Amino acid sequence: YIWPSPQLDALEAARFDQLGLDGEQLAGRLNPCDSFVFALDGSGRTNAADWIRTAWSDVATYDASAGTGGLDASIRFGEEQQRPENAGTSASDTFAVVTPTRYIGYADTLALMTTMAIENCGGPVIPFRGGRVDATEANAPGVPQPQQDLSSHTAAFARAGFSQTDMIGLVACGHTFGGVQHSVYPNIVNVLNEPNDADDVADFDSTFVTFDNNVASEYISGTTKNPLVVGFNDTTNSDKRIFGSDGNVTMKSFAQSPSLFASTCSSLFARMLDTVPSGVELTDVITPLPIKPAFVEFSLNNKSLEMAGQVRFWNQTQSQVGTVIMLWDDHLGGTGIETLKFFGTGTYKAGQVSSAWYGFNTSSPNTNKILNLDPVAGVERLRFLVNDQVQDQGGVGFAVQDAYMFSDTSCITLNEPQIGLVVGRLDVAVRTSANLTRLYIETSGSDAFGRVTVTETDITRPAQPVVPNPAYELWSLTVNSTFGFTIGAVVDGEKFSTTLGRSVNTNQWPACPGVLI
Ligand code: HEM
Repeated sequence: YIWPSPQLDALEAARFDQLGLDGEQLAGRLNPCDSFVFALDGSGRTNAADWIRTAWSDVATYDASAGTGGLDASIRFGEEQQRPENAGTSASDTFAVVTPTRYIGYADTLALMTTMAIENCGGPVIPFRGGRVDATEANAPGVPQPQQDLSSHTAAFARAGFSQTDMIGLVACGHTFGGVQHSVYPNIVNVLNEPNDADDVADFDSTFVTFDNNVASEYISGTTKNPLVVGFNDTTNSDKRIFGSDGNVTMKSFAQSPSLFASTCSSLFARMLDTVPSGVELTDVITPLPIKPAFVEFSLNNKSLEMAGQVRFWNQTQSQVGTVIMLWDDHLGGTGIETLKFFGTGTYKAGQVSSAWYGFNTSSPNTNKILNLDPVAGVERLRFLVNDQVQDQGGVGFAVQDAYMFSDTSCITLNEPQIGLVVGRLDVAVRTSANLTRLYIETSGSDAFGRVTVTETDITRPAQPVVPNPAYELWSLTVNSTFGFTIGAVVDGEKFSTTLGRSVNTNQWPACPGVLI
């Protein structure tokens, strides 16, 4: 895709900027793969397995003919979690740590965490798409249970759009992680009395923390301890019935070829995660942008314009990238230039892939700001010169928006810490030559289903705006309390939003002239 695109940029960052500099928080919950944040070490459980099972429990309600159910995060509702088919705490544990955002809701987070759990813990890369829509109510029941017979399982997978061979694959791919807990399924697993397994989890294979084909090779060689294959209660040996349902042809092929197992699981997991209610349109597969600006933000400092930002070079080390020169086209046909400074390293896939981040300024790395730009010239688009090559998205450049921006004249008019009240005057600089038809602040909240909502509060043009320089005028809005917000505008008929958000906070804003705080 062509940068910028707020939703795709956010999905791309969550997927590929996992740990290290500018790492998103999500991947940290899967690092290392045997971590389990809901109990002391040694419980025998892992977050990674929890996410994968939760995703399956969400998807398994899908009814292909009706187009209902599927991956829509309906499993976050207590009504679904309390059903016997979803026994245990996998779903409540996982959703306890999810904070949906404006661009990435519960369902995309579930799909993303599942993807990262599999990939980061030894599994194949899974093509990931975003754009799932969060359900507002529980779906109809339909998650297969171990005591059901083979024909019920085949029928349940068929209802969800998966053939018998898919069923064997999907169960094997899922059950290379985790196991069955005694406390949840005492009729399947006895007390184990193992020192490192406080939760008495009978694992599906000997390497239950990582993805590999041992679930198949141990099954075929007869050494498996999978509690759904060799459990003492044959009624609940559902993996045995499923794995053997084609005379072991599929499981033998998995046992013989780790790469066949990995590629089969990659495509089955992708299909599973992309199983969504009819009417939901997923994005294209998100691939990493080789060069990606981020956190680009303008502000007006009276007579001069300031541009903050960073740029990421995917799958490159600092020495491979070398010197980065940023060029920008201005509104007057001129070009600006600045040498950028290496800022740090971010990683993907539990550290297996690194990317190099450069900041927009050489002199103040913490703010990554270029100062003293001419506001009349402004900035239209960025290009990067790396190893003597111009990087500009095939000629279009990286478009930026300087039609409106935060003005550093914003200030606090009242601060009453005793009652937690802060009132401020937000000043937004508007470029007078821009075709800006609406200006507003965006504040985030949530609806009755926990989904993020964004409320827009208009900022109107004053009758006599302050004019700090020939290119901009100031529009103002009284804002209160210590909430954070972003600034939005409609420019040339298109909606834009700043990325960082400025909180009304005395640490960041000075007192207005004549105000004692
Ligand atoms: C007939 C189909 C299936 C049945 C009957 C079944 C049954 C079970 C049962 C009883 C557990 C134990 C849960 C616990 O103790 O908390 C479990 C765990 C698990 N299942 Fe399945 N499962 C099926 C299919 C799948 C599929 C298709 C996937 C993923 C693609 C999957 C992924 C997992 C994972 C990762 C765990 C481990 C959870 C953990 O250790 O926290 N299962 N399954």
